[in-house]
Amino acid sequence: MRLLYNNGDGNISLTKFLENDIPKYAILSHTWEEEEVTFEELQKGIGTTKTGYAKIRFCAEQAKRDGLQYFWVDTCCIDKSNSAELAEAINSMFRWYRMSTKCYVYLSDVSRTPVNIDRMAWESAFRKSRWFTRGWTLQELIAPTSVDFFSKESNRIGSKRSLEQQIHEITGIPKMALQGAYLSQFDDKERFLWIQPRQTTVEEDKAYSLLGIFDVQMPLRYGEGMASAFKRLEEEIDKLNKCLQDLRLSDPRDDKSRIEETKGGLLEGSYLWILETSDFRQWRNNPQTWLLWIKGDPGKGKTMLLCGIINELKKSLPKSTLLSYFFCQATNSQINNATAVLRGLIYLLVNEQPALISHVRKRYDQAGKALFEDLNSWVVLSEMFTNILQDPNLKSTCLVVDALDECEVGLPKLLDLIVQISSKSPQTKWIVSSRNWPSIEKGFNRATQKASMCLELNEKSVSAAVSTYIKSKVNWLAERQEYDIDTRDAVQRYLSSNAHGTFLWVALVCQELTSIPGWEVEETLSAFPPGLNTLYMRIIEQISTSRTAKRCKSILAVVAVIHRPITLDELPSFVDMPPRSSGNYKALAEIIGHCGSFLTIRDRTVTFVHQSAKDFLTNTAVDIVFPSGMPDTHYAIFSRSLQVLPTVLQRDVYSLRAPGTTVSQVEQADPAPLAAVRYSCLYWIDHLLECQSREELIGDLKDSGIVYSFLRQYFLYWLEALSLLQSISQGIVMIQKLEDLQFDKSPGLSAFIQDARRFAVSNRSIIEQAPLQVYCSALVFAPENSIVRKAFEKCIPSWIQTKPRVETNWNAMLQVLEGHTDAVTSVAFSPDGKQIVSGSWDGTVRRWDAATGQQLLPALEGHTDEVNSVAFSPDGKQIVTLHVSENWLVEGTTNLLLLPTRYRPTCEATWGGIIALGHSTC
Ligand SMILES: Nc1ncnc2c1ncn2[C@@H]1O[C@H](COP(=O)(O)OP(=O)(O)OP(=O)(O)O)[C@@H](O)[C@H]1O
Repeated sequence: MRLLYNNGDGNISLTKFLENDIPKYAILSHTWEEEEVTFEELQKGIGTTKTGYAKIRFCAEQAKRDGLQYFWVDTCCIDKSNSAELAEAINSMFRWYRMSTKCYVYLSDVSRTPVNIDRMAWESAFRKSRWFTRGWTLQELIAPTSVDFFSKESNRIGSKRSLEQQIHEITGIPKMALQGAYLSQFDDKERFLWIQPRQTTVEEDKAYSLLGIFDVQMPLRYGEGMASAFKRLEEEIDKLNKCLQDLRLSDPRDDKSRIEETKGGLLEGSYLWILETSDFRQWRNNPQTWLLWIKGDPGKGKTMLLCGIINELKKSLPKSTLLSYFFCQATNSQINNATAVLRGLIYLLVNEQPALISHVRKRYDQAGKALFEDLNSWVVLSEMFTNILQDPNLKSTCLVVDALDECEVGLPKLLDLIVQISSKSPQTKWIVSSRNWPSIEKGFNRATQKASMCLELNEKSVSAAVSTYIKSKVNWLAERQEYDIDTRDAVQRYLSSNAHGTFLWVALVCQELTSIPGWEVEETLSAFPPGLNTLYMRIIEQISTSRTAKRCKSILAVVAVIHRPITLDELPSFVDMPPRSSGNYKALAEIIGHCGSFLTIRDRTVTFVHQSAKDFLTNTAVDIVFPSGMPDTHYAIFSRSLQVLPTVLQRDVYSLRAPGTTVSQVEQADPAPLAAVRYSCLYWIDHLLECQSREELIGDLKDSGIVYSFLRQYFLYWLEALSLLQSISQGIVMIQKLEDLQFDKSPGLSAFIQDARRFAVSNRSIIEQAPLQVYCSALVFAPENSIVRKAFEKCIPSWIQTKPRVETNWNAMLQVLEGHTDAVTSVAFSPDGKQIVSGSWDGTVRRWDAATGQQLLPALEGHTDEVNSVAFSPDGKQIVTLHVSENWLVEGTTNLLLLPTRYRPTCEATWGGIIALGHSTC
């Protein structure tokens, strides 16, 4: 941007175009009159007699009074003859107003002189001012933090703050927006309403003036008309929203509410003690202290403490400070990994300051949602995250991450990133919490200037908070269970003397007490021993002697070994439930209620009440919950899966009828036809692999066993279901895992699995898009001798009367990898055989998962012309690409290595832009 300054000889001059290091400046907001001074005039030093020059002089003088050397006026700071500069300026204008130190609104139709100094005299003119009717002045009102209004005599009328009520009444803009709240809090419809009564001289400007309000960018096309400009604006807003939707795994704000709710609600004020501690104050007040690490044993209340701290920070941090947070939960595979942490943190940051989305959009616009999910998502997300935190426009930022110990995948990487970023982004502060884990301690060891707070060392404060918690819980219990005063006092005394500063212990005992009648409570209290593990032991012992012991223990065993939280629809597949409970969510919830306080249900999904409960069951109580060993439970899940799947899987299970129906067109019913078998579809092979020590499995894997029988009858229906569940690639990986088992004594099963893998891999792309194509193109084009084809020949639709001539057997080609848009010139396997890299004349280098054929995004771009050769480095960590005319040296070798299978893999480049992935038998 160019700025104006007083050049000392009484004249006003322009600075050169400033890219960075923009000094503090004031900015003018006004309505255009006939005689405005232009950029050329100011450059030539003419135009000083024009009426518009008075406004520039006013701005210069007012800026000087406010101690500002520089200022900006839209009439003369943009070279409008340069269309690129004009477009850039319009796209940046909101930001320029936002970055200004002061904004002066010059109202040429409002008079305020010493004579009409009283409010009544000027207020009516103020309310009617033309300034409130113009389009561009909307962002000039909203974007700057400090806005002062001046009359035509240059007398100050008031500020955006002091005139807030009047401005709100005149414009209908909510006060929060006037106070600088992030605009993303206001929905699109509401923001469009703000511009509706306003006018612009050029019709398209009505849409263009909203670019900053919606934080989007687009090229300007004057002459396109207002309707087209608004249409393009809406498209840009949709793209932004889509990107946010894809980035969002779960909204950390909703996670926070859910966690507070499932943990029984945050006790008001129970966390205030921490704000007064020296560690917290040091973190808060010392700019050097970038990290506060809160650590403590299980159940000490760290998560709830962080919920409280977040609430406090929301209230007390300046509005301009960004606050983003994330809660890791080991029991939920969606939010138990490092990538999810970054997605959540970025999502909230972008929600607060949408302009930051540019760091995401750079890659997202090419790659789409897969960017956040494929093998490289960590690399991509950590780069985006680093760029966001280093953005020069990022205001001070506060990031909070709870339960690092529950980040089960990628914790070391996450710790490294946090420590690295601290040195690059000094305006970012972190609060993290975790258990007292040496590995986390070690991760943070390298970081200097951190504060750490151990809850065990703050015993007095924690115990005081636990006492308040006990009081509130006992009052709640006394009311609910109708305790008399003596009982209430006895409970209060018992909890106070045995809690030892552990919230969770109190919460669990109170939960257990809800099922004991008031008159029995006093004599039962001593049955709840102090200490979490001892209490858990007492609960499991109680379950073991209850009427429903068998069922409860199998529920606990299943929930402890499954790969993701299980739903109420899925659970009855694995545990014998009373006959009439199926589909009766209330009954199922009651049954789960018998499992003591170990489990909780939310949104029809069963999870552990706390990670420590799962740890207890799988370690201390392993012999009670898994009397025949964990493989037994895995075996039960595997074998029951194969019993229940045939009861649901069938051809066209969603009654789609039209074979071309794509997955995105499928409407989800509630409950969905596959609801009960979703888990089984996706994990039956994993559980099979986890119970290989079981003898029964030997029989199951014979040609006469259940696995072969299931595949022969249901393989295609299973593929259809996997497609409906958008998990074909996961299915292929499962089949490959099965194939890796040795089936020397089951030639039929072995051959079927090999054929099934060929069938699935060859048709992955089409089945992934349209589930019913599994019976059409996939089957019809399978080779004559394909075992799958023969087994399911009857499924080929009868309307396909003339079938194509197909090969007799599967040929050497495994799969066609489609994606390049021009000839593929070079391909190579990675040294471990897991990836394929390809270079093409389309100028891109792409990578593929060798097992499934799925493209690994994003494509590597950077070459401006065709790529002639590609190779992995011998360690597989780098890819070398060659463009012949640039004469680069290729180091290392192109590696066509053996995969650890029976085949020698080959992949062949083709002129048609596709890659043929195949094998030749050794
Ligand atoms: N401030 C609080 N207000 C209300 N309930 C609380 C509070 N602190 C703790 N609790 C209760 O104690 C239980 C354990 O607390 P929390 O989950 O915060 O512990 P934690 O230290 O994070 O445990 P872990 O390290 O094992 O995850 C919660 O489920 C809740 O019932």
